[in-house]
Amino acid sequence: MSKTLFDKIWDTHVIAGQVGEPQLLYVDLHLIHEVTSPQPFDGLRSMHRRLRRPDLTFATMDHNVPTKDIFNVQDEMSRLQMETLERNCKEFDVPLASIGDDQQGIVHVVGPERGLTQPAKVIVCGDSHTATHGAFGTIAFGIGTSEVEHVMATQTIWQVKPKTMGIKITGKLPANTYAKDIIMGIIAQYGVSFGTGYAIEFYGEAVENLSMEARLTMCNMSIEAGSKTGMVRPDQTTFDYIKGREFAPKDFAAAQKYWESFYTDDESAFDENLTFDVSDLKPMITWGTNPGMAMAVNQLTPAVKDANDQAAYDYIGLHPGMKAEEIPLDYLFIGSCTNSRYEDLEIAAQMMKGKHLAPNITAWIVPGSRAIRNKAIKTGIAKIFEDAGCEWREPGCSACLAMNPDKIPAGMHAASTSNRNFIGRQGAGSRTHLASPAMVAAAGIAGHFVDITLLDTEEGESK
Ligand SMILES: CC(C)[C@H](C(=O)O)[C@@H](O)C(=O)O
Ligand code: SF4
Repeated sequence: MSKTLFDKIWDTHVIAGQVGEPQLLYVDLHLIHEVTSPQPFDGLRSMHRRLRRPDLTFATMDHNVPTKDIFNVQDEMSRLQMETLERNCKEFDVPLASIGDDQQGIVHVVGPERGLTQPAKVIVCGDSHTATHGAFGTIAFGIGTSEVEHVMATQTIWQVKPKTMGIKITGKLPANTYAKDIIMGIIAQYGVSFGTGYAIEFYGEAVENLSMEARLTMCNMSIEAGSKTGMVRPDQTTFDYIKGREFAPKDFAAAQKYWESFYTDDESAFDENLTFDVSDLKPMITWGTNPGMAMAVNQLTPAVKDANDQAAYDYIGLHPGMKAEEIPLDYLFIGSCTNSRYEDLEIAAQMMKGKHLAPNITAWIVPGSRAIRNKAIKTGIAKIFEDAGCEWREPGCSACLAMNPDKIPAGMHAASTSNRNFIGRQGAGSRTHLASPAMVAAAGIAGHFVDITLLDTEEGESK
């Protein structure tokens, strides 16, 4: 019987149990951050347990980090969570990238960056965007707080095997469209819950041509389609990315040989199959309050279909029949585990080079890690942003969820490269419009969304 990439990795990790029932899986890597770890650590302490594999556990601080003045944590709850992580990591011997450290950053950015994320692993984290790591051909999913404690104590987790879904992505991406537009386009077409109960594998010509950064963006938003896991078959792009990184395998050739044995035998192995063609893909933006409420930049905001649409329009202050350029914008946020990697910043900077933000726009550029920040300073990208009038920040989750001082004020509209446009997500009353880094950067210059596929890149002017 043919098997999927997911099946093959799953099978190499099952310790106990039968398909259809909870099965005990071995966990290769447990990533933790300050928000979902305090209770599990308390649990270990109260049961007088040790953390079983501190060497397979990595911690970073991200959600609460103030990105303007990183050591000045004003909020009591934020400070408590961060100090608690610091103390717990010391007590349980877990390596921690603390605030200001060279390895610090958003958990889903630093895992790949350090070479911890590798093909054929099972990776978990108390965070729903753990799906991001699946870009390496790994089973990666978010877990709840009690599960975090279970993994800490045993390095294993009970899971019921999900069904598998293959999404074949065909065609050639048009200029100025990106992985963000692909995943937003898929969610706009199929909805925010079509992936529930499935592990998704993205494959096909268009996926093979994507960089690791782009694959990470796509897998990151699998959870916005309802799937806990999104993955891509590991290939040469994957191996080249890992090679030479801090935690890359010492015997790389042997590791690569092993990784190469993980792929989906044929399409019939999937429980469900979908296709998505990108040949005519347009840049996507959201108009509503979930990632499925999205439209192509050249479309009009849609008619009201149901009460949810009406509630979304009421909250966001738009109405049907509006052009993308008519959506008012006040802020722009380039950051988050979806789109804060070096390549994302480079693309955004290209849009802003030699230009200045429109007067109505406040812009926050928040690199996903200190390594990215340092690189961008070195290569001059940071300077492009600063010259354009953007605020160039320290690494963290920032305005993606506003668990820190980076909050979009009530009633204000933000063009954002993050993954969730839920009510209040970027601050109470904030209004979020998701898009790719290139779209968000171009909107900053124009003062409103523009169709960047119509831009003359030489001139930077609209045709
Ligand atoms: C705080 C954390 C648990 C949460 C998540 O699970 O994803 C956050 O990262 C988010 O993006 O909403
Ligand atoms: S950047 Fe946003 S989505 Fe990613 S882990 Fe942080 S809060 Fe969650």
